[in-house]
Amino acid sequence: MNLTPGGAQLITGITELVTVDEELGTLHDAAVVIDGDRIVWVGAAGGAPAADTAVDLGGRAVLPGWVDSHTHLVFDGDRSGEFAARMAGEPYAAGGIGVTTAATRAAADTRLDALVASRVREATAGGTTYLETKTGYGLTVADEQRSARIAAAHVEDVTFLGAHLVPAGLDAEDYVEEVCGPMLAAVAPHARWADVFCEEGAFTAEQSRRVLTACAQAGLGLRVHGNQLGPGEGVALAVELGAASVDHCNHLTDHDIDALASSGAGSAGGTRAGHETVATVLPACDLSTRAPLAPARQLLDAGARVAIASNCNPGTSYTTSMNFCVATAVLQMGLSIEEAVTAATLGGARALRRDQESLAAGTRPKATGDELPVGRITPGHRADLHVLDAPAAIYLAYRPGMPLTHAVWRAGHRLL
Ligand SMILES: N=CN[C@@H](CCC(=O)O)C(=O)O
Ligand SMILES: [Zn+2]
Repeated sequence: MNLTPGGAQLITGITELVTVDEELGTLHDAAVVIDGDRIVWVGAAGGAPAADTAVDLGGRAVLPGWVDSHTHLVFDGDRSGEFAARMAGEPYAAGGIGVTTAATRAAADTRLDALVASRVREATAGGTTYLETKTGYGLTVADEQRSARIAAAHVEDVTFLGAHLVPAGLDAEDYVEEVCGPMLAAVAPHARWADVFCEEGAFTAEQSRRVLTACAQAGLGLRVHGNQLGPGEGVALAVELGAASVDHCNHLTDHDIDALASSGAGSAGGTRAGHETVATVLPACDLSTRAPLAPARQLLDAGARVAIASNCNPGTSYTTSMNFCVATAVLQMGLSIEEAVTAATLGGARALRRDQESLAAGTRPKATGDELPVGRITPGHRADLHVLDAPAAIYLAYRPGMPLTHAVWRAGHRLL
């Protein structure tokens, strides 16, 4: 094997290596070799090639870094009072978005930038190596553009969520026109994705369709907040428009589940992989809003692709902890640890079309052609590793709430 002189790292002392690669599976007493920013070798420790530097992890589990495909990190303000009221029995309502919007508009650029940076650091410290984040707390042309610009300085995938809430005092139809026109034009250069909150109290299916169609025409990939607060048309719309993901999915009919399970079928090339609409479940949000848990077990059993994400935001899910989300998926949603880890790594990568299959299928919006795939530990993938202070991944659920992230590599650099 030809390794770059000075650039290769050999990592040993791995009791369990969860590759999330169908062929490699989970290995024991394993090693990984990184060259520069990518993984170049994975296998039994005894057969590992020599490298310039060696790290012995001393008997720990290694997983792909978490791919958190749904966050709202660009915000200021506090909604702990709203949370406390909810714990006392108040239902969640979309109107709280307006409270965060007022605080976010009032924040200086430098403050907002520092807040996003600190949330990204917090996520990294919890094993997250790839993040999506959204606008949606600006809701004017200038404030949405500012949010997208700040987000783009910190994460690789930025989503335009101008259609998060109709700002108080504005007519919904006029606002949708603004989102589809000047707001989209101002934000699109900074964003890869567009999203819409398709829900009673936010945007109707017809308004959502208009927004998503305009955004697709501007070259953005599509995502939908759907079926969070009640049954609705979000899932059907997402599948119909070929969205990469529909997120929340708390209230699904059998028809919604079937639509997700067969989404992407019939794509050119005859493979669904990289064309599906992923069902992204948000376990921390479900707990924090006392919502019925999204039916992740049923979705997987039906053949749908599932992602797990944090949905970090001040209203419904104020955590960046993917460890917590994965533990909850195992403890409460009935997923095995392998299923939960896959959903929080490869599932997230597929939901952002940054996995190997989507890159090969050409379905990633605004792809540059030089992006390495993420979500698995296998040669050719970006060297994004999450080392647990535990011998096996099951400890994430077995020891819930414990600080189990021991080390993190992103693109070959050890960050922790
Ligand atoms: N549901 C819509 N948007 C966010 C919550 C926004 C808020 O309440 O601030 C979510 O994904 O849960
Ligand atoms: Zn969200």
